[in-house]
Amino acid sequence: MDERALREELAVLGKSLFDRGYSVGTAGNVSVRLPDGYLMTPTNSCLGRLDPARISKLAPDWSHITGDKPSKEVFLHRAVLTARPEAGAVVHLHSTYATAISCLAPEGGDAEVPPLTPYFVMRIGRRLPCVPYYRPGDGAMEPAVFEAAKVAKALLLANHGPVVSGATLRDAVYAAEELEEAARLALLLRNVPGVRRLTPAQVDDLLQTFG
Ligand SMILES: O=C(CO)COP(=O)(O)O
Ligand SMILES: [Zn+2]
Repeated sequence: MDERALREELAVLGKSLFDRGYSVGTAGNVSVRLPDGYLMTPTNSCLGRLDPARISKLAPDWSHITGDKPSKEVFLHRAVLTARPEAGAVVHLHSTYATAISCLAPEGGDAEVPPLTPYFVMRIGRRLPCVPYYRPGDGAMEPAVFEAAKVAKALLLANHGPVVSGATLRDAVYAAEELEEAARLALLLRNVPGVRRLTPAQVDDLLQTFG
């Protein structure tokens, strides 16, 4: 996909996320890797109303080249895209259920989202680290995010929200949606007796087949 098509797709997918309540107000931001740098949603922009022509463009060294001023979470996106060279895009949301889990998970540990359904395992994998709380946009989070992103496709920012990577922009969005649904199921079924999880063998099978 060329840059023009990716800009259009970013606006379409941003609106889709916003319209379904995965993002409210100006919450969340998205980055996409390009052959000559990165696209990034502008700071204080609403994911539901992105203008493709005004999306920020950053150079390979992450300096701002064109478009509106980029998201204050440039460090967050840089950490994930640097830790995961195979990732083509990163989606950060404040979606309700994943954010709720980010308020329960131990800072610096892994969040407890059990493998209940195949698509969570296929799109997110085995681990969901929770990076300690930092103020939004605080560059000091970068090393912790980098370490978490090295071991997992998705992570949580404590008391803030999810950060999800994918091979393409579409993959990252789909994975963010899947994480939100898994978080919702995890909370719905929390402390409910008799909940059946996927077995370790079923998880292995999914990761070997689709991972
Ligand atoms: O989600 C956000 C901060 O974490 C939104 O910030 P930006 O508007 O700067 O992208
Ligand atoms: Zn945020």
